[in-house]
Amino acid sequence: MSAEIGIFAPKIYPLMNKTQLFEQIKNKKSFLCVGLDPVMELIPKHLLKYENPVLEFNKQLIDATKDLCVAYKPNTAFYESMGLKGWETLIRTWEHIPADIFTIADAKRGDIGNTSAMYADAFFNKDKSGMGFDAITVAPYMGKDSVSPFLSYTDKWVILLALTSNAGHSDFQLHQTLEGKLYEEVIRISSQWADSNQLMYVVGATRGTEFENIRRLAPDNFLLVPGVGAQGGSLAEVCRYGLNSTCGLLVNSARSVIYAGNGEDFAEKAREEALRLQQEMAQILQAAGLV
Ligand SMILES: O=C(O)c1cc(=O)[nH]c(=O)n1[C@@H]1O[C@H](COP(=O)(O)O)[C@@H](O)[C@H]1O
Repeated sequence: MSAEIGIFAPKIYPLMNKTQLFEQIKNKKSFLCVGLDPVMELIPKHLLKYENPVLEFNKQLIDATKDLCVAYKPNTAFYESMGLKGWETLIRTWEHIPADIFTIADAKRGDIGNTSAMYADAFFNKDKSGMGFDAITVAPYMGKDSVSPFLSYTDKWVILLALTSNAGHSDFQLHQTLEGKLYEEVIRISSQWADSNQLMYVVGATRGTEFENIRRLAPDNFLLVPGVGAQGGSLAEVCRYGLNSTCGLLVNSARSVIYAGNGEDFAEKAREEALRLQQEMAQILQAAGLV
């Protein structure tokens, strides 16, 4: 750890491979990923007395939900928008997440090789940057050499955008190529770069009907599924085709959990919403014979 980041407590991080992730899912009967996307204007007013209100918000959310979820996903935009303080908040938030919980830097990076290598260091190399996330979201558009530097961290995960939850997904991702839709090509080609022990795909919960097709192309990969909650995706629909023998799903919800309340009891309200999701997940896992 460098002198500049020496103020942050050292953290011993175990590897989080596929087996360990599935163990966590079975132990907690949950495949919930809580999205930590804080906006200063939306956090409860009583937190404004703290030196770093956003960090306090995140810490209380983590403390209130950590037994109910298996992953946290801070979207880096929410931190980068706060400048220097935001970057520090991201590092301190990552530090506060218990070591046995999977951490995803939702940064959606990807560039020419030597630049991607710097992005990989920024989110994976805690001795250099202060952050040692387990996974990062990556855009596939620039191809293999833009993704390889992330994969060269062989104990970390790349989560490649495949079929996103937003309306604009149809602008490019559904385009017909000679081999099929563009997102199908992304999965088919990228699955030659790494296997399901290092590669996950983002598939929006709002794309429920496509999960059968996606599982044909990526039977063994974990899928990061955002869009349950504020974006209206259905957990039941996602699970109908999305579940595989190691669960294979990390379902993310941010706003519906972190803003479930906005008073002094915001963390309890967040816990109630996380618990509701976890209980639904437990039933789904039981029905599938996975727990
Ligand atoms: O990569 C992502 O996580 C992502 C991909 C996608 O297709 N759709 C999507 O909403 N996301 C992210 O997932 C989170 C969704 O947040 P909520 O809609 O508040 O639950 C945000 O951080 C989004 O940036």
